[in-house]
Amino acid sequence: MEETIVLADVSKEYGSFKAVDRLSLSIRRGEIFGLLGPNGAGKSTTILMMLGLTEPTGGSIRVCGHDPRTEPLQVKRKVGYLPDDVGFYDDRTGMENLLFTARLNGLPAEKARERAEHLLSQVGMEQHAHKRAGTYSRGMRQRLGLADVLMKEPEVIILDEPTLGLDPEGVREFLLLIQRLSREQGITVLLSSHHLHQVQQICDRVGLFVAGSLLAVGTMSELSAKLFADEPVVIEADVFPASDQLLEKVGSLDAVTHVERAHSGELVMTCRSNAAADIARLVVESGASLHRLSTKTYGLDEIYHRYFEGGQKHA
Ligand SMILES: Nc1ncnc2c1ncn2[C@@H]1O[C@H](COP(=O)(O)OP(=O)(O)OP(=O)(O)O)[C@@H](O)[C@H]1O
Repeated sequence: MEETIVLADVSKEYGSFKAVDRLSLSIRRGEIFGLLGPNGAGKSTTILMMLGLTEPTGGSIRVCGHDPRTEPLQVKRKVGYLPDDVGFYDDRTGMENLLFTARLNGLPAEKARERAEHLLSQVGMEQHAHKRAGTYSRGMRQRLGLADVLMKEPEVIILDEPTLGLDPEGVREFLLLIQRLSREQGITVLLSSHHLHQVQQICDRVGLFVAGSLLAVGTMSELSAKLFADEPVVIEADVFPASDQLLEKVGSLDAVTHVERAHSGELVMTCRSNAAADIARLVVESGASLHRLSTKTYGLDEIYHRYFEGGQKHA
């Protein structure tokens, strides 16, 4: 598949401090990619380098086939950038702000109005089109910001913390809007966030970015598998009767490192690998009935806790 954004070994040093450390990353055309990391991870610095607004101290970047360092204008033409706080002319209406952007991009007046009207309706702002931007709520500003970056029909949209300051329903609506527009128009989307829970709803892939380095990249299930590959598998079984003899047999399986009875009476087995089939067979062979058997898988909450709430850089 065609790649729209390619970073190879990109670094950004401020004196002896490495804000971005040898970052390599490829984002495919039409993909929605989430750059996730806690505050200070280097997300904004990476975005600014992609836009040609700050220079990397090492490595190379291609955005839509152009090098932002040497061809910033070509990149600017194809990339729409929505910063975390969009600046509008507050004394002008939403429509006037869009028309102003259109003029900057050299769009003929009639075409500009047509497109602005279409986009205002696409982002659900047609009713507020003629109100002053200064009266808009945070969510409305974000919608207008999205319409604004779409005015130049970009191939790529880059959004820095787009959900900052929105309420939960506003976050959901805004992210679904981005997803819809990306799917309908084949736009590549890169969004940075420190909200894993929000972003995973719409991202095809995410990259976990901590202290200037990318820890892992993939779909949520790939990340979960990668990041927890070395974790023990925990299997719970609701068995009757759970005799001592059965416990002993289960404990003697090679893969099982520990067996205990939980307060609820269920058996909880810690295993080196997924021994669910062997455990089920032993239970049935022993003449007991197996009411439930489940394998604990690591998901979003564990990833979130480990990388974003817990000690940031994972050993
Ligand atoms: N101009 C600068 N001079 C020195 N250090 C800088 C400069 N710009 C950024 N940094 C440092 O680089 C690191 C990465 O900053 P960056 O803004 O890219 O992080 P971020 O992941 O976007 O975080 P946030 O979500 O807080 O914006 C931070 O430690 C920051 O203090």
